[in-house]
Amino acid sequence: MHPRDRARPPEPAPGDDVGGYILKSLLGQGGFGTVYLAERGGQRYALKLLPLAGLGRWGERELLMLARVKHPNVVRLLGHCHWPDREPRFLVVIMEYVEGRRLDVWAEMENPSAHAVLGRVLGVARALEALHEGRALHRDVKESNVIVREADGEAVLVDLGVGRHEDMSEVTGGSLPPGTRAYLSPEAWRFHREVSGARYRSTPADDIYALGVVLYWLLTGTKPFHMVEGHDGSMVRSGPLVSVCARNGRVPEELGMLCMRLLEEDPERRPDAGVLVAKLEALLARDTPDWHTPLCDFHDEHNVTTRPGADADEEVGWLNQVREDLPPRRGGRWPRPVTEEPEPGTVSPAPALSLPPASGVMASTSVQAAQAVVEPLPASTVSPVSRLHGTGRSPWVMASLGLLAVLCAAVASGDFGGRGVLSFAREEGRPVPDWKVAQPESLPESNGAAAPPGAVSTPAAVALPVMTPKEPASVKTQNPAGTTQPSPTPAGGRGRAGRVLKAATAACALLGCPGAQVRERPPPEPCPPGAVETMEQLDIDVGDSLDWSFGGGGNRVLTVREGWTSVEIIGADFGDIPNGSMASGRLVFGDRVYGRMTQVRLRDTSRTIPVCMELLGADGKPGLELEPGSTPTAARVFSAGGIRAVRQFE
Ligand SMILES: Nc1ncnc2c1ncn2[C@@H]1O[C@H](COP(=O)(O)OP(=O)(O)OP(=O)(O)O)[C@@H](O)[C@H]1O
Repeated sequence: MHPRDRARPPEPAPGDDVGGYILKSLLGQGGFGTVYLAERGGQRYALKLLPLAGLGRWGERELLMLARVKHPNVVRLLGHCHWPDREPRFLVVIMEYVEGRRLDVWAEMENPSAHAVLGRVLGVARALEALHEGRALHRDVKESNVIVREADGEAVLVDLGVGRHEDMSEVTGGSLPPGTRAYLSPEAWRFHREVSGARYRSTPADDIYALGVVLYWLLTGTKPFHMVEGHDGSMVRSGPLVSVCARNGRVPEELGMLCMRLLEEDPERRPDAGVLVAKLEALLARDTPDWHTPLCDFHDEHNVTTRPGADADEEVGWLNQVREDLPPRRGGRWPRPVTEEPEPGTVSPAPALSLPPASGVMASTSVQAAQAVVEPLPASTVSPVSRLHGTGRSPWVMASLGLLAVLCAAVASGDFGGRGVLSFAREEGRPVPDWKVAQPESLPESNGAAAPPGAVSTPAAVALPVMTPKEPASVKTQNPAGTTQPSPTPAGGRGRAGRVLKAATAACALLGCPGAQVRERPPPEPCPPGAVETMEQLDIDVGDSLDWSFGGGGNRVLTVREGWTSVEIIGADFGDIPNGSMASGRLVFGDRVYGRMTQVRLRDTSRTIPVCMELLGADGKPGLELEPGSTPTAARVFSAGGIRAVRQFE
């Protein structure tokens, strides 16, 4: 069984102690594992937790791959361990934390120029050059596996989980290599169609082709092809390859042509990574204005164009018509200052699609059209800086969040959390400045597996925002087997945790936190049957994300109610789901407003398919942040954010 298809054990939560590292927040979730930001001794790390059940040799391969390569454009491995100590359920891969944004998020937010794109792609090409020189392949090059480091803008390649070194035996069955369909080379697809009973052997040209797909998307906002089912049931390309410059006239011709070379049908005609690096370096010297112009138009109030309409189908048709001729658009949709004054009492329903709920899914839910009162964000609460950076808030909200963050940090790092029971991080100092792959070496060993017998980690998983002074606090403790259970001691009672909690609650009251914030996070729910498989067929992996909008344009805070709603998928195609398709599902109130989208109506065919996608707030976390003025029955939320494919609603 492929690790992506395994049932997952319960995962630890932020605040938990995983081998001496205190989990701080979720960084990403993929088909293989979950990546957390963690802290230890004041340093930050990225911990990837891979469930051991069914992992087979995949985990070992990821460690071996990471251990072999030392390069500033490849994430560094620092160590590994099994966790919990007793009855381990996870392989924990400890990596340097690359602070930054995924390449797709970076491109969507920055609306980069050709020159800026070149710089990022050069980093990935250098990483591939190092891997290929070391006789290794990445095999899953895609935007979400590249992080643009905030500190220096360098692109860093992550996730070597399905990589392969020449010396390693193949662990996948089937005639398709692992990786993501939209990035697979034509020769891999050909092999899949024409050869049965044999395994495809990837080559460096496959990685180069995948980088070509990434570059094509960076330059044009679309993928070169979609794979669709052909007459004979095999997967074929959706149409001919349109040249980069025909798709986007702003791309300098030399760069467009280079991109087309990476996508050559014949692998022999693609440059190898070394040649590619040299070509990209040469192009960096180009300094004419066309290299420094943003590649796409910026979003503005007039090009996110949902209008309320009584007839849903009419609206979808109208949207499609409007969108057909639009050039690709990028740049944050929410940083622009609002200029219009709100019309007092303006009432406008949220996008008026009233699709029925997926049959058999969440049947117990009361289905109620989410009404939305559209209110432009008061100018004072809008910063011209993107909200995704977390800065588009009023000083009051920032102050309250800041104070809460400090208090959370105080709780999470208190004496009762984070005992360093294991010490296995192999500190390696700064990245080696050359781009060579290190000699193969043995797996980095846990050098401190000397946990005191019976050591118990005592995480401080205190969910501050969901507490009221009267509520029993949900402090979790962990037994030696690592399972979490409610503490018999209310957190609001004795000790430092209780004092900090009370202080936080008081601060919350003082700062006027919205009432709805005292609600709990809703319980997990399964995906609709067949949703994950359907998404995979549409080239959407668990963890992939894009943008959504309630529509209406400009900066908006909407007042929404619990129940059924629809949002528009915007910015680009989501796998094979066309840009502008409508996702529908339920809004569930909790400490945030959780959007659990269970179906999508495809823009091009109007077919409705099951999906499992959660709405992310402007901070990239699940659920929409509550804006001031929210009440338990009517939440005020921002009108756009991210939408992410999930395996279940956590
Ligand atoms: N070292 C790191 N520093 C910061 N963020 C990271 C790091 N490693 C991974 N991430 C984030 O976590 C996400 C998931 O990581 P990764 O791709 O390794 O998991 P995965 O389970 O193998 O995913 P997939 O199924 O997509 O291959 C990445 O897209 C990235 O955003």
